[in-house]
Amino acid sequence: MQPLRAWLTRNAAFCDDRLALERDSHGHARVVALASIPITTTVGRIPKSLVLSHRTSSLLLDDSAHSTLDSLPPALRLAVHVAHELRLGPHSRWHVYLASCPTEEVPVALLWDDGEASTWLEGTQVECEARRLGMNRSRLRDFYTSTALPLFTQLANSATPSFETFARAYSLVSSRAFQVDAYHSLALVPLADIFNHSDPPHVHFASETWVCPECGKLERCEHDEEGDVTYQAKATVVTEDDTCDMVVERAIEAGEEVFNTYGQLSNAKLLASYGFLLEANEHDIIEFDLDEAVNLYLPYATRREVFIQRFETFKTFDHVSSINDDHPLLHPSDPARISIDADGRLSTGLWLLALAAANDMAGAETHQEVVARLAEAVGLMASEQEVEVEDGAGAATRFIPAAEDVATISLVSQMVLQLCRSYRSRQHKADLGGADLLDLAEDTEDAKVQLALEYLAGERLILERVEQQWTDFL
Ligand SMILES: C[S@@+](CC[C@H](N)C(=O)[O-])C[C@H]1O[C@@H](n2cnc3c(N)ncnc32)[C@H](O)[C@@H]1O
Repeated sequence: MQPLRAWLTRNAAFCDDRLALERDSHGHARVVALASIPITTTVGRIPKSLVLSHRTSSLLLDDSAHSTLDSLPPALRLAVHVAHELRLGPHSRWHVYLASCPTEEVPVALLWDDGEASTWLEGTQVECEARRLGMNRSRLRDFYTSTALPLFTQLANSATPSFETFARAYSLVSSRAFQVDAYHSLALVPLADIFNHSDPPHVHFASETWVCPECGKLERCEHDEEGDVTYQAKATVVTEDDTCDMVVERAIEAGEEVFNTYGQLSNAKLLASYGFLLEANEHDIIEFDLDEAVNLYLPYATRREVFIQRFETFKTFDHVSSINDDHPLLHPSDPARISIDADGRLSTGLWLLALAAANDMAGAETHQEVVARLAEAVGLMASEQEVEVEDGAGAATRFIPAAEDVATISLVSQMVLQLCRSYRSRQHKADLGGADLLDLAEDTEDAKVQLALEYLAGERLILERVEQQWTDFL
């Protein structure tokens, strides 16, 4: 990493001497502290003129190419510029920096082809994430052929980047670009992108985003107009060299790896866009499609409209105080979301939907107090918690739910289990448990298949936990 360090210095970037830029045993770059560093220290400062963005790249565009690229999502637009710079090799201004980045395509699951690894991700949250982002390998190839290649051929005065180079460029953008400001938009930021991810992190990325979107100036410029929002925001900013900074937010000990955060991201998001997983990730979530869940429960419901109306009424009970952070089976969340969290707890919305179906089946009236009582009862039953109930002698007695509540909770359990089974049935080898998948992951040599198996094992372990918890109530 010495050439990169020298290149950063030559280009007026600052990197704290207490930081070592190094490679781990797999050759992956990381940052390690050589000495302790207190909070609020700025350990890295990169002039914005050094970032690689659609504004700074050497790809010269005519007006029509400009408008083609400007209408694209920022990641695709930046990938075109990065591919161009990669293709320039030593003639690129960023050659030393790009040479320090991974030389192979980063294994972001978004771009995996239809091989075994993708098969293991069928029906998972990674697939949902890829759909949400609207990208996959065949779309990227189509874009390359129909849009990027004609642009390169027409405009670049060197040979055009291959699809492999373009895919590598996209994987670099996906796994290491930052939202810099209103002018550069998404960009590669040398030095800032060497920090690996953890949550919580030691450092964060800081950049003044309120710059002129036309010329990038931090201070007032000819594009500002009195009264416009940008003008008002910029007027308070002291004029100085505009930089991207890495600022310490948690004290760093000597010898520690120094981490940034890429956000509060689930393993599905990390695998889709960054190509790695965390061993335990509290942000993991299994999200269900509301329509699918409703359709699954409909055979039990009287009429669709009645069932939906019941669910809508339940959703208005938005402050069911017994659903709180300490609840063992339910987690407080937006009632519109039908999901299960990393601890196997149902979202408020899933609980209410399953309860609405159970309620509908039993033809029962339900009020907010009943919903709250049932939520509390299910928590107490799960943790077999002893509650202080005044009996004759004033002693604590075991919680005993009312018989009708036990019957309703049993119906809710059926609904919950059915949703989990239906979700799982759409995945590859639905009969394999989390532990089986982890065994398979250990035995494979293929890095992508291993990642996919480990990811799927995580989802299965969550579902198994739910199944185990709710089977007890049947
Ligand atoms: C912004 S780069 C960080 C620098 C990177 N390690 C490198 O070699 O250039 C993001 C990439 O680093 C890796 N990475 C980041 N955080 C990680 C973590 N906690 N565990 C494993 N890999 C991680 C992933 O490959 C990810 O795509």
